[in-house]
Order: sequence, then C-alpha cells, then structure tokens
Amino acid sequence: MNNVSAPAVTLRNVSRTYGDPTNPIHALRDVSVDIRRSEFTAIMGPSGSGKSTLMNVVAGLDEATSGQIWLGQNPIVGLGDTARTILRRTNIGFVFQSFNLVPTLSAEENIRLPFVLAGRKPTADQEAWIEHLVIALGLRDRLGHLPSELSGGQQQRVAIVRALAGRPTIILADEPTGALDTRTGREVLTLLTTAAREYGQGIAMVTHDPVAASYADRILVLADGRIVGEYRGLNPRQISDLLINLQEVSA
Ligand SMILES: Nc1ncnc2c1ncn2[C@@H]1O[C@H](COP(=O)(O)OP(=O)(O)OP(=O)(O)O)[C@@H](O)[C@H]1O
Repeated sequence: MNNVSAPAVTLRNVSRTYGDPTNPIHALRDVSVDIRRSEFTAIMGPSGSGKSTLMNVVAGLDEATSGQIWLGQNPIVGLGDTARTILRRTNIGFVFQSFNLVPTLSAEENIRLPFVLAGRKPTADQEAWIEHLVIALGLRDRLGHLPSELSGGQQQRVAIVRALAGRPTIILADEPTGALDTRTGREVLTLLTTAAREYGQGIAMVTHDPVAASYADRILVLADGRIVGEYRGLNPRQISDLLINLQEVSA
C-alpha cells in the first residue's frame, strides 16, 4: 500500500523553457511543490500558465529543462525513454477529457489494457480490487460493451476504473468532466473525491471549471509558469473570483 505521509509527486526547482535561447518561452519557472497521496489536488490558472507542461513533465512525457522530479521515491529526470515508460506505467493513471478508451476493445478489455501493456497478469488481490471498482462504479452489466455503446459518463467511469486498477502513485486527470453534462460531471467528481478519501488515491486534476475545482481538497494556482497560490476550502464563487482577479493582474 501507499505510504500516506510521503508525497506522490515532488518537484524541486523545476523549469521548462521552450524555443530558442535568444527568445525563450518560460512554460515553468522554478516550480517547487509536493503533491500528496490521499489528496485530491486541482491545478488551475489562465490559458498558457503552464498547467499542461506541469502534467507532462510529471508524467515524463516532456523533459524539464532543469530541476528534479520524483514519482514517489523514484527520480524521473535523467531517465532514458524505456525506464521512463516503465515508471509511468507503474506509477501513473491517466484520465482525459476525451476518455481515451480504445474503441475496438470492450469496457473490460480497456480496464485490463494497462496490465496487458505491462506484460503482467493482475494478482488475485488486483483482481479483487478491479471487481470491487467495477461493482462500486456500476459497470458490472456493461463490461462486454464497446465504448461506442456506453454513455459519456459510463465511458469516463471505465477510464477511472482503468486508472485506479493498478493503484498508481498518482492519477493525472485533464479536464475529466469537460465532455460530460453537469450531472454526470458531478458524479465523476464525487467518484474522484471518494477515490482520494476512501482509497487513499493521490489525484492531480487540471481544470478551468471552478465547480470541478471546488471538489478538490487543495487548489494550486499557476500563473506565468509559477505557482502563485495554494488554497483549501473555497467554494466555486470564491474560486472564480480568484481566477478573474488573476487574469486582471496579468492583463
Ligand atoms: N511544445 C511547445 N513549444 C513551444 N512553446 C510551448 C510548447 N508547449 C507549451 N508551450 C508554451 O508554454 C506555455 C505554457 O503552456 P501550457 O500548455 O503548459 O499552458 P496551459 O496552462 O496548459 O494552457 P491551456 O489552459 O490553454 O491549456 C505557453 O506559453 C505555451 O505557448
């Protein structure tokens, strides 16, 4: 099981610069932050503030220009492609706005895909966990269906079971409710909250939506590549005021 007191993700002095050195674009500037286990963290900020870059460097899909990043205890900066891929497979679950299910595979095959890709069979423990998640998320009768035969909310629940199945160090979610209607979106957010509170699952979610962010335990706000604020216990109104003020300051 995860060690609750240890951070899921640690960034120290992480910068990511694009473009040519004479005219650099600073997507991340000297970011140091811990993203904790058992906590649902929302990452917010204006367009271009560095949210996707932050997720990508944590996932090892992009390389930091400088600084250090750990997934659990494992440093990811400086690893080769293969080692990074293995680390990503075992430590990160992804949930995207577009669900990212394989259209030709059934719900069950999609859920099991990370195990297939990693070339390992789920242990008895993992089988029991998958079974528990499938029942808890109301997917038992849908396992044989293709994604096209499922509603948006059901597809996102399949993606969430897939992300939770391997008990990753962190789930990275990018606008997970962006394609869902309000009610289904709230169900998905409640599910993520439950995953953090009851299953101890670390979750980092990028969102522009103040309602979605209000479900998180903690909100990190990025502006111009830096973390400029950290908040807890805000309601959607307070969150949207915060973002409006931020945009006015940077305008
Ligand atoms: N591959 C790239 N090459 C050059 N510049 C990039 C690249 N990726 C991102 N950037 C720049 O880095 C900055 C941060 O981009 P990023 O995509 O992380 O922002 P974001 O907060 O996710 O924005 P949005 O909310 O619009 O998705 C922006 O100025 C962007 O133009």
